Amino acid sequence: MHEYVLQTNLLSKKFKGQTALDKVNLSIRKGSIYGFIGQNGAGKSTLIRIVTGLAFPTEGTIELFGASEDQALIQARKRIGSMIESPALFPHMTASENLEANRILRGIPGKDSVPRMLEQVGLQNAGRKKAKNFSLGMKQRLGLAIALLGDPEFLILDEPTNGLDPMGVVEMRQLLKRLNQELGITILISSHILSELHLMASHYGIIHRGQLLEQLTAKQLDEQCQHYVLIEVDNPDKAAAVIQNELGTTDFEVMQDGAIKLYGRLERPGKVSSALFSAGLEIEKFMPMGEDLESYFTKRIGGHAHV
Ligand SMILES: Nc1ncnc2c1ncn2[C@@H]1O[C@H](COP(=O)(O)OP(=O)(O)OP(=O)(O)O)[C@@H](O)[C@H]1O
Repeated sequence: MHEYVLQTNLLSKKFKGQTALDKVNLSIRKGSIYGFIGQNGAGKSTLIRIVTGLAFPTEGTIELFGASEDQALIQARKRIGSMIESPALFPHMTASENLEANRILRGIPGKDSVPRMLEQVGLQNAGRKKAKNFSLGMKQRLGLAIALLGDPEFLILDEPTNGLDPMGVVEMRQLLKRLNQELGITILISSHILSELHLMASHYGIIHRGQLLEQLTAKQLDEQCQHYVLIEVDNPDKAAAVIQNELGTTDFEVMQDGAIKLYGRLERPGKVSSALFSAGLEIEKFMPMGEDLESYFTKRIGGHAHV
């Protein structure tokens, strides 16, 4: 049994001199939900296309379920389900007909898998409605059902929540978590909605300009994210002086709205609040906070990039 579902080894892809992927060594553990983060054009889709066999690398290799030779890779890819960009649906067919058509086209045995997949994505009641009349959320779920045909062990999703409304995003997240937890499906998911990844990923890969900058677990991310206490008082200037003089630290920031961010994991937060209180300040808010994935990502790629 291989510990990793996917490993890439010095994977590079060039398009007419332009480097889309630059010596990427990425590894995805069995059973994980791997959040693949990067700005537009970072190289996410290129990597996904190579893994799913839609494109070839210029250099480097991939290992999928331990297979790396061409023939073995073809077999290994049968264990993958993927949804890349918007799912290709037959607009005049119902959800059930779309699934059946895909099942036949792909030569997947067992007609009974169609109702099973519909149920898995919550479309069992979609009835006679044609795909062209589906909401975007329903279309994405149908796309996911198609990807699930053949009971894949590894699901690869390129921006599955793109364009979904907040409710659709939540539904997709719950669905993916369930597939991971109940069926043990390993998931690679690229997304621009970083806060969304944060609620489900167990591992992260950060890609920037074709280079994999970092891979880390959710726990490591949490530890790396800067911790601070958010303080709101009636007189921020006075509070800043108290923090500096009484607590002897300059590791804080006064924000434009007057809120103060006092950095570091505080051993004794009570000491801070009582110093502020003793100085006659009225404390309106005193809250331990952690930096979120978005600010960590922005810092990691070295700028104020909009993801
Ligand atoms: N077929 C192609 N021909 C030429 N250049 C390409 C091709 N496909 C991708 N690229 C380039 O490779 C780089 C990586 O693109 P890629 O689509 O992998 O990024 P991405 O991270 O998936 O971004 P997005 O979120 O916008 O899809 C980009 O600079 C892109 O312009």
